[in-house]
Amino acid sequence: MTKPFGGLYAITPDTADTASLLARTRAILAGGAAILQYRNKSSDAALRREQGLGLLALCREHGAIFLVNDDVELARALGADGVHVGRDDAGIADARRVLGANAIVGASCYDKIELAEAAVARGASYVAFGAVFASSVKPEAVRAPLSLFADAKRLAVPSVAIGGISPANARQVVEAGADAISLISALYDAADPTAVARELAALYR
Ligand SMILES: Cc1ncc(COP(=O)(O)OP(=O)(O)O)c(N)n1
Ligand SMILES: Cc1nc(C(=O)O)sc1CCOP(=O)(O)O
Ligand SMILES: [Mg+2]
Repeated sequence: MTKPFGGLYAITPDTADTASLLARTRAILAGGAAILQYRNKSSDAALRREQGLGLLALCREHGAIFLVNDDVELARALGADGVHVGRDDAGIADARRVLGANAIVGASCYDKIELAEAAVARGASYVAFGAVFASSVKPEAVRAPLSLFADAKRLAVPSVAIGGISPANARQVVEAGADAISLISALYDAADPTAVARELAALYR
């Protein structure tokens, strides 16, 4: 990993409204998000490429890490910093083969430290646990205990928390030991995304 990895990690909502997506992302990056993941499960390839290019440019402007969810080939085509993969996606080693040794390859580990150990052995750059709280984006997600973040301190890579995180509960996730907190709704649905991002990013300062 070239840059230190951690802090506020924003994930985009699934939307076809590119102008609004870019405006809200700009506001979140201005508030101090260190990492952005482009996650869009429903748009066609052309729109995903257009949105990805816009988001990549914003990340470069703000010095943020830019990752793509699921789609290794899009990450490669855009020149993203890396990809995030889960159990239904490309394998970690395959993603790294396509994106190169320096790419960031994040892995979903749900509620299992054993999955994280296996992901690290396969070359993951970070491991994500969730859902730490109930998530309206993924209501069916398994719940992950906050004790995982203390367990994950023995791993050689940073840990990321996901699922239902908001300004009301983020401090306990950070205090549990998560190296990054990742959020969709609490950032993208906020009336003032910059203010919310600033408050959350400050938990890591
Ligand atoms: C940081 C982070 N953690 C977990 C996920 C979930 O990945 P996955 O299980 O592959 O589910 P989808 O996001 O693809 O629906 C994530 N995207 N980011
Ligand atoms: C994409 C995703 N993955 C999860 C997991 O637990 O693996 S929870 C989730 C949604 C996160 O959105 P919000 O911050 O709005 O809850
Ligand atoms: Mg996935």
